[in-house]
Amino acid sequence: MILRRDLAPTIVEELKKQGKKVVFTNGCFDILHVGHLTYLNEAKRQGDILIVGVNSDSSVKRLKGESRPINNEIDRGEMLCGLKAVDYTVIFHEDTPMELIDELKPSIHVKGGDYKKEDLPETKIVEKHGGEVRILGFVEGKSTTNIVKKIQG
Ligand SMILES: Nc1ncnc2c1ncn2[C@@H]1O[C@H](COP(=O)(O)OP(=O)(O)OP(=O)(O)O)[C@@H](O)[C@H]1O
Ligand SMILES: O=P(O)(O)O[C@@H]1O[C@H]([C@H](O)CO)[C@@H](O)[C@H](O)[C@@H]1O
Repeated sequence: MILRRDLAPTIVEELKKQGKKVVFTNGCFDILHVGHLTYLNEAKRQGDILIVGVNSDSSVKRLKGESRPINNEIDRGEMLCGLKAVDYTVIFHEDTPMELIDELKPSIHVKGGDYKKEDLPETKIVEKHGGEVRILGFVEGKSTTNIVKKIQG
């Protein structure tokens, strides 16, 4: 289910009150691939509930260029919700997930092995709320960009 941004903090608070460990991650997830799947499965194993912040179409354009995204924000959010590992998605419009993390206060924030904890601007926000940042594995050679290149020939 794609959560409304304004309702998401209350839902997360309620889950935490129920004793659930809430894991958060974020990204563009434009064309889903096996790297995303492996990563989201590993993310879910870090806790009980997995929430994925999905970059809005305008923020993907700013981050990845005018020709992106291929799939719009609702489609990307819904596709992720169809995965077994994902409990909820939330669309965010900013260039970083810092504000959303400040609102949701997850117990664990994860990114794939293409990131370093010390380079993430959101690390300080996660830790301010007593949360932990974990960098997970990386499936080599798998990316949306590679799929786009292959289709273009
Ligand atoms: N091959 C992979 N293995 C593990 N994790 C991945 C992989 N590719 C992406 N991720 C993770 O998935 C999340 C979303 O990444 P993103 O949608 O930017 O993937 P991408 O395929 O690299 O995209 P693009 O090619 O458009 O830059 C990020 O947190 C990233 O760390
Ligand atoms: O799909 P991507 O490119 O992994 O997602 C981006 O991740 C950035 C990362 O969390 C460092 O801040 C984030 O800032 C950006 O908004 C995309 O979600």
